[in-house]
Amino acid sequence: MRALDAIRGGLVVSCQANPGEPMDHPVHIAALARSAELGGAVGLRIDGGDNIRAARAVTELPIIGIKKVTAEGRPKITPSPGDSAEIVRAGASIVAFDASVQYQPESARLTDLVQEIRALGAATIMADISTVAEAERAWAAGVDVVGTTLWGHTPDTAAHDGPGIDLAATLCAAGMTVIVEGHISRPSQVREAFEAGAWSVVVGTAITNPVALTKQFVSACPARRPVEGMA
Ligand SMILES: CC(=O)N[C@H](C=O)[C@@H](O)[C@H](O)[C@H](O)COP(=O)(O)O
Repeated sequence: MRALDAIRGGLVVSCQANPGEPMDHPVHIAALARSAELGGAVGLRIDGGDNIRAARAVTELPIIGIKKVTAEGRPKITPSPGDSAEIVRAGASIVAFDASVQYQPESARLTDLVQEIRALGAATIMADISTVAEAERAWAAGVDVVGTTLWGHTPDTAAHDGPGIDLAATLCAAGMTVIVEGHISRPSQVREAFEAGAWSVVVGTAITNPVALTKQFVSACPARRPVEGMA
């Protein structure tokens, strides 16, 4: 079955760890992947060849593969054909890359990149976008699916919080295949995303980041140890 067909209507769990956090090891990423599968996820989103390979060894679920490359501010997602080659070799079913104007300012280069990823044998290509214009550009370049992954993360959208459900609704109405990804913290938002026309929904932090989850509960306690990133 096509990877996109396999994830239609279901939950994809992003199994990633911030660099240096205790979960940042292929063994733990594989355990998160398998846990997501046991919980009913229809797909996974995983960063880096070693992590993808480790997950592929324990599950046959489709994997949206990315390779994050450190950059100033936020990381670049799969910026080069070499990065795509690594994750295809590791067993990714879908290659996702950053199609923001921030990191892909030239439309011609974006189109070339899509063709280069396709030439590697990647059957399915996902463009991570933050705006309607970026989605239209990526769709015209020939991607199979666009994801709202970068909504709230790019300079153009930094003022926005929460999932990009209105953005997704606009893209779906324009006839694109859309994955809603990013800032989803409640099952009701997953439902809203599907009501907006989403093909599938990706949830990461709210399921697979124990540090972030602990902080949420700790923030409700009267006694707190000082922890980085918490007021
Ligand atoms: C912007 C960026 O680099 N997003 C990354 C993409 O793979 C991940 O860090 C996110 O965890 C993922 O998109 C899921 O989002 P959330 O963790 O909010 O559910």
